[in-house]
Amino acid sequence: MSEAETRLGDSEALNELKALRSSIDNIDAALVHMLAERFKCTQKVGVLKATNDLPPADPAREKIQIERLRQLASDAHLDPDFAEKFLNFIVREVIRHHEAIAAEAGN
Ligand SMILES: O=C(O)C(=O)C[C@]1(C(=O)O)C=C[C@@H](O)C=C1
Repeated sequence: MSEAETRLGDSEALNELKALRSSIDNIDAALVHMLAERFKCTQKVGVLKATNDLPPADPAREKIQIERLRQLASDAHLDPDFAEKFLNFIVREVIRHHEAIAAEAGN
């Protein structure tokens, strides 16, 4: 048991903390599954790009994605800067995968 849980004892606050953590665990699991599905798609895009001699990165597409995600974040009361950083983090990893696929294909 963590220090916080020990200090909260058998209280209403501890029950609420546990319920919230249970929801957080569900959300984290959903995020992992959604990311796995996204990477399945981008893996196919990587193969498509490599076989058609297309560059791994598409900055014009990224610009559209960032604008869209920033608006969605704003509407959902999520920090748009955070949403942009999160997307960039994922896209950088995707580009790394695309580059590896292209190198494997001898491009
Ligand atoms: O749409 C593409 O062209 C992709 O390769 C996918 C993706 C993405 O992860 O969303 C990744 C790299 C590109 O720079 C833009 C978008």
